[in-house]
Amino acid sequence: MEIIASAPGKTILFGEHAVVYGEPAIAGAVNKRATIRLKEASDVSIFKSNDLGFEAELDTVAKRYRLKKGKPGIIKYILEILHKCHDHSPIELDLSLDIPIGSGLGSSAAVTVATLAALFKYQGKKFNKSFIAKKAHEIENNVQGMASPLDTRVSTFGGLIYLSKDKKISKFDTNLKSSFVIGYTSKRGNTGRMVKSVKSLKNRHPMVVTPIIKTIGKITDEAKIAIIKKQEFKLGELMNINQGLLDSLGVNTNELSRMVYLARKAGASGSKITGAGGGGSIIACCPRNQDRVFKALSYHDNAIKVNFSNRGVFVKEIR
Ligand SMILES: Nc1ncnc2c1ncn2[C@@H]1O[C@H](COP(=O)(O)OP(=O)(O)OP(=O)(O)O)[C@@H](O)[C@H]1O
Ligand SMILES: C[C@@](O)(CCO)CC(=O)[O-]
Ligand SMILES: [Mg+2]
Repeated sequence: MEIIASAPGKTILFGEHAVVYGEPAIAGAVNKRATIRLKEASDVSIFKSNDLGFEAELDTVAKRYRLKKGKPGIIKYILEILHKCHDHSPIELDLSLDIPIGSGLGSSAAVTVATLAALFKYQGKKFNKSFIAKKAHEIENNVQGMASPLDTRVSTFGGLIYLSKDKKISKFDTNLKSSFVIGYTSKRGNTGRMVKSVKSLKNRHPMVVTPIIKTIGKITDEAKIAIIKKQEFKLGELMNINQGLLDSLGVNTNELSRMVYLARKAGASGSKITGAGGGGSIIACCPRNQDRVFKALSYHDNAIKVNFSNRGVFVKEIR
């Protein structure tokens, strides 16, 4: 018996970093996914991924792995899951990933959500999406030190969502007329590290940074209305204001800034960092000229035309 589970990556339109301090956020699942194939193994647990070029044997009791090929990294999320949620009987996990890692597109959340869904199904456990989202958030929190529930919820439930201050999610109509383009360089970000750097900036300058975070929350609430009323120009302007505040939190880089201005020059109505920053990606709102912005961003970097995906995590069994 083999289990296949798949979960989408995400892009954040508004509210990254501020969401860690309880502010609202708007994010959508994208048509890029992590897929886990899971089956019984004969001897030791194995984790491999052709897409990432790695293979490791896992000792889930000692929370250690022996790397046979490739680079570690995302393996921390898998190890934490096996340590917390599995009885240590040997299994083989195979990861396919078409989400670029460390690009702000939620690869860690998608891998975490897909692995949990596959494992629970394998164990014959009764579970629903709320349970997966809750567990996945715990795992990201443990591995990264600090994480909001945003990435893991979007990956679990799919769609374009608003996460409120009291952590409730509501889905927007995904037939948002605006089209978006994501641009990312090969320079990777590390979410855990960026979240910690914002925290230490906030600790050093609480009176300055706290209002910035609250203002990002206000921008998100304005953006919610703009999305519902399909006010694309206003949405773009709000993205630009949000970008200025993300820059002030120290998560911008030369490359991200270059892409942000390139997208605006090519006609985007707004553009900003998406995800944790410090490397990673930007998102541009392009109501009328998606192709032009896509072409401009693809010239030196990588670009994706974003389609929001209504499909969250799903799991199936193959006999
Ligand atoms: N080539 C690689 N192979 C395996 N793991 C990697 C590789 N490169 C980076 N990693 C690890 O993958 C993880 C990526 O998680 P991270 O949360 O930083 O990025 P993300 O989920 O893609 O973006 P975001 O959280 O901003 O949306 C990190 O733990 C990093 O160490
Ligand atoms: C930077 C951050 O807000 C989004 C990362 O995709 C961190 C989090 O929400 O856990
Ligand atoms: Mg992540």
